Amino acid sequence: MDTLPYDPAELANRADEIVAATRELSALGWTPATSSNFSMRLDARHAAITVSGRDKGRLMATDIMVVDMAGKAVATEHRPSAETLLHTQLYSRYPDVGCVLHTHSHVQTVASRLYAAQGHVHLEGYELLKALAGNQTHEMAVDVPVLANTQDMDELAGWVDTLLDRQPMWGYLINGHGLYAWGKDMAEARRHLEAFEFLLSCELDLRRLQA
Ligand SMILES: CSCCC(=O)C(=O)COP(=O)(O)O
Ligand SMILES: [Zn+2]
Repeated sequence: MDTLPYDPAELANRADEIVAATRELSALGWTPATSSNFSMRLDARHAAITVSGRDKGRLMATDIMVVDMAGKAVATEHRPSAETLLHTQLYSRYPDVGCVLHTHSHVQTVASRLYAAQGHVHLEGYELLKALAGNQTHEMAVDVPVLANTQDMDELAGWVDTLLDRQPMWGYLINGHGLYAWGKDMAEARRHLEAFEFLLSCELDLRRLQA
């Protein structure tokens, strides 16, 4: 049998991490109806990612597969997440990115619709902005981009690349769809995802209270 082009022990470890995190995020109601996808870097050329269409609340290690940085399945017949390119573009572009998380929470989806016309959600003055890697103070602002939704992943990845060229980013929203967040490892990506969820929820509450 041919040897695998990635380390299977690394895959087993990353798959366990993805499964544990996915189940927790699913329990929060952030992955309805099989939505959402999750990945971790294995090495410079490979990432572990969720198989397309799996129930994220019942995810098992066998629901994690390997793709190369072009998003193609490696040594498996499984079909990778429909949004694989949005993960691999971050691994290709940033060698220090080790984890990409995508969820469809109610808050993320409502915020994406409400702020789509504006093109971003402006977050300013929150202590929790310090949860975003590199930020030392609440006295700053982050504009979370809201991209149009499309089933054309090449097009969507192109828009993301354009934004990444322009500004520091820890995540982005897709209109009527959900949130992408990333980090150097699972802990950092989770921290970013949870910070955005909390801050978006605050912004939605403020909109309601000020109406
Ligand atoms: C039913 S969810 C629609 C697809 C999607 O947005 C998603 O996050 C899950 O797609 P995948 O192919 O990764 O299961
Ligand atoms: Zn999605």
